[in-house]
Amino acid sequence: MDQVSNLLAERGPVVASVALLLAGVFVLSSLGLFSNGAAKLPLVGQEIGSAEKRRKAFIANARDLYARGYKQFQNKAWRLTDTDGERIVLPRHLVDEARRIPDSHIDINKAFEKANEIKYTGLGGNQQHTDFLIHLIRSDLTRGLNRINTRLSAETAATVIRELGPCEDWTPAVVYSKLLRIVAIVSGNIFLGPELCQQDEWTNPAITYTVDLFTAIGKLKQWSPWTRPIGQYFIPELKSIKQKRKQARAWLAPVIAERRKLMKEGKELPDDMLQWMMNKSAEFNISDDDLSLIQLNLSLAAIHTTTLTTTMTLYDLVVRPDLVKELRHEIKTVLAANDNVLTTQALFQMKLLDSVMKESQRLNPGSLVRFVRYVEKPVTLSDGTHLPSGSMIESPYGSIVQDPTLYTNPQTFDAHRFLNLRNGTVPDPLEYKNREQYQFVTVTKDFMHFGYGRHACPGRFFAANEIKLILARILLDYDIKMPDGVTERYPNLKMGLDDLPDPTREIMFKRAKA
Ligand code: HEM
Repeated sequence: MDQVSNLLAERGPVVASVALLLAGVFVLSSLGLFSNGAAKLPLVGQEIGSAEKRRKAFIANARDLYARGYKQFQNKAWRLTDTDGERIVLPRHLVDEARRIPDSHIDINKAFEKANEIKYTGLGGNQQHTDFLIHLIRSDLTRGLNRINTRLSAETAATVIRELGPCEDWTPAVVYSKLLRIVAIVSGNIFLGPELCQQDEWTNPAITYTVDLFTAIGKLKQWSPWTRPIGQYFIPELKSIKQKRKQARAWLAPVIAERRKLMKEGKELPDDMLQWMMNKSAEFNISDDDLSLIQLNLSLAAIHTTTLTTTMTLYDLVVRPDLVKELRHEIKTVLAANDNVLTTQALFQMKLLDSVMKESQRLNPGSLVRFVRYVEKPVTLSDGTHLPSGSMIESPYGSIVQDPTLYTNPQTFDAHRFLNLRNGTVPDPLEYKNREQYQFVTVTKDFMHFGYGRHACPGRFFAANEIKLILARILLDYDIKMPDGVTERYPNLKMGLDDLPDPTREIMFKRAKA
């Protein structure tokens, strides 16, 4: 456990790179790609000077550049220079158009692979694996949520108490590292089953694999592209991620062999992601050896993103004791109406909690951009905007959710904002036909925290359930407060695209009286 805390303390800024995961893809060198059509688009920050100066300005204050571009060119595309080159920033209506264009032209995976330095990290590059994972998340995990929720709920209840401890008096805890373990174990119950999810031989590598991977990518990016073939030898994390893949294979191989035996003998089979994968692996032409890698990729996509979202919501809650009271009341009322079981239906009824989580996402974007895509083949959009092949496009998500014409008083944390919009008790600036679009899991061109279009996060339904379960359990079982003398919410870490909760901060926990 402390191992994870130390790791986070040492590498806090690296954990911040998880924001790039939230953005769906990562930075990509696009120097030299704008000699064609895109050069006609206005370049925000041109007055700063050379590309190098603009790059530095981006690292120091990307938020201002996006805010400026967003204000100046609301309905038009524009460009800016980021850490690696230039990007085309699209307004909401053009993102809506771009999401309908086939993957053969506007591609998420290609961007992912290039930006993840696939050549050195080995991350990505296997479309078959990605398609398989997405299929399983959609057809087995999400569709199975009703069935697995009771189990998830029981695992959450036990894990929260075990990981946060007795806390007979006020006890400080680093929220992010506590939640990382809780999320890894609770998700692990469904990914690998109730026994394996408790084993540190899996949870520790599953957690640190992501950290090492992003550390390696971050370090590689500091080397210029042509020196990276040498730079790779100075990055120990590249070795460590390879070792972790090997360890994962070795650790899971006997489990898979045992399960194959059970399958042959026609015995009762576990009900978890590993088993669903094994049931369908032949159909998707996936070898047993690859399953461990796919499990690691699942942890990569699921654990840190879910932990960050839960952390930032807790940071927002701990400074609002009245809201905590109101939420407890909601949770207890819903529990009482559902025979004390947090079923999917019960979680759906926690509409204030849903609203609080979404409002927390709105004010803590993680990354300032979403819908980051690589243009594989040139595209011209309806207003004449030309997207040359090889360019990167994105949506200025962080600016959209701060737009006062879309969100009233956008600077204010309004816990009831999305609840009121859903209930129709306040005017809806976006005039949605269906007010349920204000739910936490819904993606729209106005709220892309989980991305947008056909590649929007398939795991968001599972994540929403898990976050609600964890927060509900924490609020029922513990009182929370800020450490003595701290009154303000912990500020986010902001650098370049990152706008994330600080993973090193403590809050105080005390076991609540029954
Ligand atoms: C609060 C937690 C999470 C957040 C904020 C989040 C966010 C995102 C975002 C922004 C994307 C990119 C979408 C786009 O560019 O349009 C994405 C993709 C993805 N997410 Fe999540 N995610 C979360 C949890 C999960 C979980 C729990 C899983 C697995 C169970 C998961 C699996 C995936 C996968 C497989 C993709 C790739 C989809 C594709 O390429 O089509 N995510 N996620």
